[in-house]
Amino acid sequence: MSETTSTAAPFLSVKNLVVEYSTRTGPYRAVNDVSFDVARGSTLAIVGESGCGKSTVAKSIMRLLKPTSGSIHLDGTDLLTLSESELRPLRKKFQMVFQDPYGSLDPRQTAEEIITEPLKIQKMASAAERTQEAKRLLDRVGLPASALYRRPNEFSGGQRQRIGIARALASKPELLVCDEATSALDVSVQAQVLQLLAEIQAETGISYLFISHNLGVVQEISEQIVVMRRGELVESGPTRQVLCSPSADYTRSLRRAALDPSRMQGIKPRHLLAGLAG
Ligand SMILES: Nc1ncnc2c1ncn2[C@@H]1O[C@H](COP(=O)(O)OP(=O)(O)OP(=O)(O)O)[C@@H](O)[C@H]1O
Repeated sequence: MSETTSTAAPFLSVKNLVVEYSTRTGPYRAVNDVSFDVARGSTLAIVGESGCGKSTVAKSIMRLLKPTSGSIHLDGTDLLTLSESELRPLRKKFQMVFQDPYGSLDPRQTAEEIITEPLKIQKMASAAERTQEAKRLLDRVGLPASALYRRPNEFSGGQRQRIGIARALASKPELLVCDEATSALDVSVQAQVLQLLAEIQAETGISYLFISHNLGVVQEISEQIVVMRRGELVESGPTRQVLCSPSADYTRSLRRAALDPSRMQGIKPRHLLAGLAG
């Protein structure tokens, strides 16, 4: 933590973010003037229908694309003003877990190579120390040490996602951006991974930006929520408040859709109904 940063200051602060993609028909504004803060050690969720710009916000924070305008402060530093070389030492502070645990892991690498890669890139620790750390991380995400030498195709989807989480945690990040990180998993495996993320947050004080289209998941994991539609922020605030008494029609329609039994994949009805009853 920077000594000048007060604990009350948001760890992540996104202000007036605008992202335009260049397309054959001209610029396409995928994110339009979106602002939100994530407090240190807390979880903010971004929800909204497919194509509303959630992943574009995530990629902007990770600097996987260059926003058109706005600012993204991480622990007081505007990431958008930094050059690649200035950004490199900060990269270990923020990591991402992707939706597809298979596609995001190199099939040729062993779990050990996958997990220790960020440490190698950052030149953190010796080879022996990196192996020790890989074992510790595997244990932390509930996998045996024998998993070190196995490749992604030898694991189940849930196990692969645990490896993705172990890799993301290797550089001891202070922010984890989870883009639909549990969406591809069975309901029970999804619950285990959410539990794991919650435990890690309680232990380390890490902040999460959690992107999901699943209101049940979001309600379980986040304290704050941002609802997006067509690139714009529709509504934001404490998760329970926004989901229990939404002020926007759009949030109400998302909520209705989540309560539609035919669309309740992955949602625990008991939780959702209890939370939305008010
Ligand atoms: N590289 C690109 N070039 C042009 N348009 C893009 C590009 N990437 C995304 N878009 C468009 O920008 C909009 C926002 O996309 P984005 O992937 O951020 O949405 P999303 O909310 O994450 O959707 P999903 O939940 O389906 O992943 C969509 O209309 C999408 O088609």
